[in-house]
Amino acid sequence: MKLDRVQITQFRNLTSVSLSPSPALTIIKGVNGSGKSSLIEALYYLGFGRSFRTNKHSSVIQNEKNSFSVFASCKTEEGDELKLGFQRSRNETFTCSINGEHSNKLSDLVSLVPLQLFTPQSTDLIIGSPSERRRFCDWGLFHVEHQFQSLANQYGKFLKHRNALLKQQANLSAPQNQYWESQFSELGESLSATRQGYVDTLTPIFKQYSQEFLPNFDVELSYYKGWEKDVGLSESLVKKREYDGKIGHTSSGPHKADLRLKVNGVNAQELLSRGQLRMAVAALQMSQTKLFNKATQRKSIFLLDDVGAELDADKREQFIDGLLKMDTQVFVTAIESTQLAFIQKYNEKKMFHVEHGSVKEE
Ligand SMILES: Nc1ncnc2c1ncn2[C@@H]1O[C@H](COP(=O)(O)OP(=O)(O)OP(=O)(O)O)[C@@H](O)[C@H]1O
Repeated sequence: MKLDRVQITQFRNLTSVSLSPSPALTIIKGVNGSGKSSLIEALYYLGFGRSFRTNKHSSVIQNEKNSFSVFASCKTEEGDELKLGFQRSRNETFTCSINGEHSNKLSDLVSLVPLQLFTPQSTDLIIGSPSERRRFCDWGLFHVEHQFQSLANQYGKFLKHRNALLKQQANLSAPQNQYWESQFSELGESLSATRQGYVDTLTPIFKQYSQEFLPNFDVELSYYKGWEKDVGLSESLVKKREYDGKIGHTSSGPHKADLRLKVNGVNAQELLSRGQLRMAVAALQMSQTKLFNKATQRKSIFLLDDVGAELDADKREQFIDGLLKMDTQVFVTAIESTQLAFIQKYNEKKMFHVEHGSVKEE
């Protein structure tokens, strides 16, 4: 899917902005504080319904205004036109709109907008908590496996119930709790197998990209399912019942899963420099883009914020080259043109200049 036209209203310093991006490469230039990241952040709302910079929706609403909105006219792979929108007001309600129909179900909107982001904070994917890596995996699954979201939601409900029982010091082996235990472990096994399958498919693609981005290292990706290796989830739950009762929550299950990245046999963050960690993240994201394209026959959108600060010139070029080769719609922000000297070679591109929150095509 490609964004054809975008309209942003009352979003941070962007009072009223509209632009028609390139279906291939869109460059957004401007000095510090001009509004480049805000533009990227507004687009991110279409793919996630939230910001990547703050948990407080009210922070992105323009000072002294009551709401913000992002609208986009899009072209699907089938050539259909889609009109999408996201609005949020200070009283915490949001509305999505799809071809004029309003919905309060975020997944209706975000399932239509497969979007990824690379920023100066993207190394958190490797050095941050396991939840970052589960989110990475689940983005792919959400867009590729239609049943995934309902499976993950159901698992979440049973986990909540089990944790509530643990907090009440309930006896989980009592007959009245057997149904909950067996359903929980069945859903957990199923969710885990789905994630494992995804990582197994992603791994060879990632291997190829990591050879490109980190040619001097032997990089291995693996999935940790969230409990002991050689036992089923139900067995692990029984083994840990007493411990779980003491801590008041469930310590085994796919909610504890992780992706592990080893480089030359050790954890990636032990060996790689910051720049190399960024390259590893780029390789992970590229492989996910490739897998998404292959599995769905659709194209995705990629936002690169402040790419100049993140990767050296060669890697920057390699990253953007690779994404454009996959027909991804790429948005890149930069302070100066010198950070993106190589873009001269692309024919299909548009350049925008942001100044005090207004955007002009160059
Ligand atoms: N809620 C808000 N209302 C109005 N302006 C805001 C709001 N939140 C942030 N701003 C301002 O918006 C401006 C744009 O910020 P933004 O982060 O988009 O800049 P940028 O061009 O990405 O800068 P940099 O190159 O330094 O990252 C800043 O001057 C910021 O103070």
